[in-house]
Amino acid sequence: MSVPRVLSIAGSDPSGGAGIQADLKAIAAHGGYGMAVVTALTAQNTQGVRAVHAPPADFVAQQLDAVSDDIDIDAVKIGMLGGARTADVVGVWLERVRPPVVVLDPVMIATSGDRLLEPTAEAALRDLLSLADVVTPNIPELAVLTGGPEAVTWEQVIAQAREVAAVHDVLVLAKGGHLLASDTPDALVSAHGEVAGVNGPRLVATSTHGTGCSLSSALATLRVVTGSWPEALRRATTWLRAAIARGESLRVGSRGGHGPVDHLGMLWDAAGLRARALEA
Ligand SMILES: Nc1ncnc2c1ncn2[C@@H]1O[C@H](COP(=O)(O)OP(=O)(O)O)[C@@H](O)[C@H]1O
Ligand SMILES: Cc1ncc(COP(=O)(O)OP(=O)(O)O)c(N)n1
Repeated sequence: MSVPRVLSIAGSDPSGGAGIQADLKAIAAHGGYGMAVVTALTAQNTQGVRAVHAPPADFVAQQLDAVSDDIDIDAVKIGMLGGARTADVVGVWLERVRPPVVVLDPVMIATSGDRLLEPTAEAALRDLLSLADVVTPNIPELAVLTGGPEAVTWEQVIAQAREVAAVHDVLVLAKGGHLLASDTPDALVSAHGEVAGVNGPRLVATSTHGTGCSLSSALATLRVVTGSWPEALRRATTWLRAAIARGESLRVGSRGGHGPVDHLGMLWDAAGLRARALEA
């Protein structure tokens, strides 16, 4: 089995829990070779986003070409795009390069409430949806994409996901992370209904910064590994739950923020390496 070559097109989170930093760790956790085209620099930590600095869209295009002119890409994960020009550039590149697997996380607003997409870029982001295989909006993002109210029940989430799937001819990963419920369902949804679903009890955890980034990157990598969307979803969510559960052990975000998940700890433990590395 060859190593999946997975490109993240996303923003940087210097605190390491979300954006390209989370993507590269999630890709590595599933045996992939991670690459990153940076769309924006954020100044953020586990408590919120302080500032955003975006390179010119032409420079994003240069990064994309530098990678695809040289390397065969097995899968792409798209996250924070920031502005309309960058979204357009990514769309043109996707149409030309046609990577075999494309997962689009339509990042708009961080859980902290800070905007990660200019309001004027929503139309450009919508234009990208049909170029993806799977889109992974959270509940507030589903509301923006459908123009409806934020779903409060899982049935409403599925109905909005079906609407997006039908309009843009794409699979939608409906996510229950933002529901006020004791469980956290996720389901892959087409215009005709549910294709695959998973569920589990909601973990009592503060380490949920970057869960959407990590899930979408794991999903893209595992789709290459397994050749199946339902199997990729099952494995990605099982891994994410374990990574959330052990996030607090990182001691990041303990000053009142939402800490990151522990992307790679299970691998280190399985290999008996973390204890040895800490002892050395
Ligand atoms: N407290 C939790 N316990 C278990 N899974 C969670 C929890 N919070 C989020 N998740 C999972 O993290 C993933 C991302 O979900 P969500 O929070 O809806 O998206 P986003 O991070 O994009 O806002 C989903 O698989 C969701 O089920
Ligand atoms: C640079 C960057 N990209 C995306 C996000 C949002 O991360 P996400 O996993 O969707 O969720 P939260 O971290 O907001 O819970 C981000 N914060 N920064």
